[in-house]
Amino acid sequence: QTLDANGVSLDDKVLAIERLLLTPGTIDFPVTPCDFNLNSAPNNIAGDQTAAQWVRTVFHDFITADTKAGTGGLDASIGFEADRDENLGITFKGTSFINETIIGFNLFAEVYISTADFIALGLAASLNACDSGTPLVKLRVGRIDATGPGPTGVPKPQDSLTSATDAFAKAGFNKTEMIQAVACGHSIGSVHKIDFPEIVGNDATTDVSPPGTGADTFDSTPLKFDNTQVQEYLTGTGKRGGPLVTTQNVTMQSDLRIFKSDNNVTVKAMSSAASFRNTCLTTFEKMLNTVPAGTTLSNPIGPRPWITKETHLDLSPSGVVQFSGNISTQSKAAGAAPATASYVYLTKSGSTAKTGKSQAGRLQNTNVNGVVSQPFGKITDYSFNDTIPAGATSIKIQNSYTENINMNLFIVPSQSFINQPLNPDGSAGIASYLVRTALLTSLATSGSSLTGTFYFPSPQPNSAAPKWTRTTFTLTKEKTLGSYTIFKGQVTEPGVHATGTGLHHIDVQFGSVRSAKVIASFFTGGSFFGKCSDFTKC
Ligand code: HEM
Repeated sequence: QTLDANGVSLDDKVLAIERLLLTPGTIDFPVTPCDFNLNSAPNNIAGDQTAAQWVRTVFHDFITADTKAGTGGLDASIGFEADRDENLGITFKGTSFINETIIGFNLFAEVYISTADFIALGLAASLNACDSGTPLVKLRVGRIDATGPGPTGVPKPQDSLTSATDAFAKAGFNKTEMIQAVACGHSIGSVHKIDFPEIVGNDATTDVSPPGTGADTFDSTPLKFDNTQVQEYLTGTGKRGGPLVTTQNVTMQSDLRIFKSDNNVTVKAMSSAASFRNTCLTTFEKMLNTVPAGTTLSNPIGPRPWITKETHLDLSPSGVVQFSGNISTQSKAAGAAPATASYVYLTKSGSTAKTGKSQAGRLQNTNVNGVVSQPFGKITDYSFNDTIPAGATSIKIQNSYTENINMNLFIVPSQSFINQPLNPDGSAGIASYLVRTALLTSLATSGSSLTGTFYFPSPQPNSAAPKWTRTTFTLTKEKTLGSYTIFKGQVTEPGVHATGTGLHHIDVQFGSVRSAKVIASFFTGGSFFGKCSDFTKC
């Protein structure tokens, strides 16, 4: 497969997202339950709902696409556009809902997942949290982040029907699809008085104390992704379609103008629970797939019945190669989990080099923020740890999932170290890494050195999204061990990382041979490598 500038293939990107989806308490955490509020807005701001913000962010990013020109779409350009009037939304702590959204994604940032892919994933996770019966929206990955702002053009509630229709048409959505998109989006969340005082309050459906800070919901079930808004609009019951229908400020009645623009034919066709859900899954999928020309997206993500959650090679002090990690399965796709997972190590020609069995499976705790989050049923993880024979090039798990193994060149975690001094305020300072790598001696030419790359989420001006930067370093020969030559090098993080941190990775290259990437750090503080405060002694 083609690799991007960070040496990452589409398969790697798919796997990274499957790993998050199958690890309860990661990407589902900020949106579970559906009313969860990751950033705890102060009490005087009502209706701050992370799931609704994540869904809305998709609209505000994709809608400025020009599909004929092949520009824009879901490309995280929204990160540079947070302060625009057309992107008005809850703002507190001096930051907009868009920055809050991106900083939430940054908690899980890693070089495999672009911010644009996170925006798409955020919608999938939100729908799952707000309707546990929804199948995963068809989620493809491979979006590429913009490096600056895109054009303006997000429709505002005061814009005319023609202007909104034109914006959607430019982004590839006809009038019917526009109506569907609005009805689907306005199933959860609310309009906030703090942003839209000219809308909320003048039909006085909701207002909280202190006055002027209320949130007026689109329907009676703002915490459920469902057909209630459409039904209440059509029957004139409950919230009657919400504030963008009922506000006495006629200019601001954008949902009303849009819904009735085809005599309600489209919304009527979405009024049953099943037709609403099916229509919305298709509409959201189209939004997510609106990407700049030249972007290659993966096939839709399963997630697959069996994957690995983490794997790594290592070398024992006596030079024996070890391979270990975690296997994961989910009951929705794979059914009942076996007591142990079986696998084979294969050679390049496909013959079996060794068979193996994992440790006993461990049922994962799917309790997230006090509620059970089980979009994929029960998740069982199995750890494994083997010595593996020379010549193994892949592992095949449960006859279903295959992962490549590069025994020619790999980072040796048990002989690599991190030194992370503390800042005067006690927070983690800039980390340095001492990296040892094993290269098969039969491949090492005399005097050869290796190039290491450290992948780092740098802050970038005017966007909360990280810019992945690469710092290279040289590893030189240290010693031989078994059939391997050990190379050693050091790298220091190039500065303070983007807000939210995430995972940092390191890999090494020898000519065209590239090692697997190894996780160098895990959030702030903890580490995959051993700790060592004086590299001259480790
Ligand atoms: C003409 C098109 C649209 C207009 C004029 C519009 C307008 C608005 C306005 C004024 C708000 C209130 C924001 C706030 O007070 O924080 C809002 C909220 C929202 N919109 Fe739209 N919208 C449109 C289309 C869409 C679409 C296509 C989606 C689909 C993703 C969507 C999803 C949402 C969501 C989920 C919220 C709730 C946000 C929250 O509770 O924080 N909107 N919209």
